[in-house]
Amino acid sequence: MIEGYSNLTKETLQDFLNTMPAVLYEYVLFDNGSSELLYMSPTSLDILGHPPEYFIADIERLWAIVHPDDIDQLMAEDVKSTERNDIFVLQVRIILPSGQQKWVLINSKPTQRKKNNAFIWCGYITDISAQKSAEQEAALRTAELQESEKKLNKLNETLEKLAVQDGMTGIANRRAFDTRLEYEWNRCQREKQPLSLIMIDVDFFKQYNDHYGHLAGDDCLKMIAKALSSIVKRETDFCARFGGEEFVLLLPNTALTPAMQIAEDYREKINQLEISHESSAAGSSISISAGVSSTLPADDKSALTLIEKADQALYQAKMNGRNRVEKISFS
Ligand SMILES: Nc1nc2c(ncn2[C@@H]2O[C@H](COP(=O)(O)OP(=O)(O)OP(=O)(O)O)[C@@H](O)[C@H]2O)c(=O)[nH]1
Repeated sequence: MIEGYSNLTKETLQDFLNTMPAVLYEYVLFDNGSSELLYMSPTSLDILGHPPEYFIADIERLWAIVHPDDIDQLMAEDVKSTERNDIFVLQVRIILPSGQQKWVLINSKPTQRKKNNAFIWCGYITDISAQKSAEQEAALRTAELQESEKKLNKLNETLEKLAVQDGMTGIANRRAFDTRLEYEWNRCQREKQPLSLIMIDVDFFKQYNDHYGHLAGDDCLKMIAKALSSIVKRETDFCARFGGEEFVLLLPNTALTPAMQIAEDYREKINQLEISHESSAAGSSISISAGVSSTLPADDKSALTLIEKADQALYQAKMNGRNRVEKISFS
């Protein structure tokens, strides 16, 4: 029976040391820097690949089996815990006689016992390879997940953009315009500000397609969209393709007179592009007609009326000879 431990016999203790999944050891580190392994349990053969006598004969052999990439960290931790005279814990890789690598956890602590005036340390080493490969597997899965999440976010971004962008011209589409119109209508109503809308239509565009071909027609619409969106002045002004050869411009905080001036600027700008249109009855190059409507948004009016009125003004511009701007204000 071992003194102080009821029912613990030497045999029981020996069985523990022979069978437990850990290498138990004690060692002493002398003031002159030399060290000595005093004991190591027989399980070292299974876990470290060498019998205890191999390491007891020369403690340096213990450091020699540590993976070269982990040795510096082991030495640094050893110095730290010796200086603090406190627990040493570290995970390192060791190299087995077969050349295989294994992750182990080293854990040791100073005891109150001494040899030649130096404290004896005791500790244990356990095999943590299974835990490590599970951790590495989990880290790999996490990295893969993060990568797919990144790709998904990018795809969503593209989809979101496509949902509000006109595929051919690259400017905002009708859907984005409808959303913006509702937003600005409500905002201008709250702030008691006028809201104006310019409806733009390319003149004799059917003839352009018939004369130059549908692909040239597409290119022409792209040039017009680029020109219109490039002269949008205020951040809150919003230019979109309304559909077909029609474009729309929303001008919050803008009354009818300045909106008319802006529409004139747009008409001028398109004239200046000088896109040849030989079969146009409105001139020798591409022109636009524009209808402007403006109102002070209120509960008893609707944003749709703003579109309808701009459309009516546009019709007037067409009737009055095209390449011109007409207006309708409604209260
Ligand atoms: N190339 C091309 N043509 C388009 C596109 N969308 C609409 N169009 C054409 O635009 C033409 C519009 O014709 P109309 O509505 O008769 O008007 P218009 O010929 O411009 O005559 P006015 O508006 O009266 O000056 C049609 O021939 C449509 O096919 C497009 O994305 N690309």
